Amino acid sequence: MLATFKVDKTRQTVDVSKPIDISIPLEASEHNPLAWYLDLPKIEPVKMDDWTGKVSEGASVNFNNIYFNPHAHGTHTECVGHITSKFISINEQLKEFFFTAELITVLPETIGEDQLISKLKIESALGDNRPEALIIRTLPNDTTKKSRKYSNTNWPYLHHEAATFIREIGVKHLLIDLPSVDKEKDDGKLLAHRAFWNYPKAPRMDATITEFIYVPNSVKDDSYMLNLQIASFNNDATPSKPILYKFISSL
Ligand SMILES: N[C@@H](CC(=O)c1ccccc1NC=O)C(=O)O
Repeated sequence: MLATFKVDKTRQTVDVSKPIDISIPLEASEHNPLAWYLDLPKIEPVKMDDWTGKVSEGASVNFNNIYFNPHAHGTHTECVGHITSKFISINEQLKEFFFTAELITVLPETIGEDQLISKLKIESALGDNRPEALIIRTLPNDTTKKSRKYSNTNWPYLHHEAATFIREIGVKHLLIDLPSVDKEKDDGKLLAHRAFWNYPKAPRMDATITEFIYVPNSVKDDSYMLNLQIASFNNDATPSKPILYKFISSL
């Protein structure tokens, strides 16, 4: 099935039967990625008296409890509520789900012990493109990212001037293949989060950050239609499933 989006004055067609899933599936195994010093997520059958919610153990259905943390265990989307004392729910802020998107690939620069993504890198990778959503793939990029144990690794991060630039050019939704856009240990500064959301000056309530994505190397840097699917959690963050669709240039 094809769908045509009217984007400003142009029309862009996508094939909805060819989704490109850039989420990392969550599973209760050693394969799951981890950050923020937590252990693996748990998916376990409910146990009541001598009943176990598992068909292979005699129940009529599989009936699992899931214990996980959206920030630590995989692809998630968060709103400014991640850094506010007031409760703000991603489910109440994100009300549209299709966005023009640009996928860029950047090699972080090594500065001392840190690896950072500069404004210049973002500016040159984006060129004249001004998408609603920006997807940042960092190099090196290989499938081990999908099960990496990130705690205490000082992963690469986005310089706050880069985050300010991304905000200033009108990007509403920022996606990255790291556990956070910020440095792992930053004494709670969260400079890139604050710059992107313009917090506390004029918080962008409907802007989102999606972390822990994985973009396979087979997906080329280009413009895409993004379907940013979230689970309806009333929380600062929720597990999410960003899907890209290629634009079909000619029909
Ligand atoms: N870098 C912060 C901690 C932090 O950012 C954080 C901690 C736990 C769960 C999520 C976090 N940030 C996610 O974007 C700090 O060092 O205090």
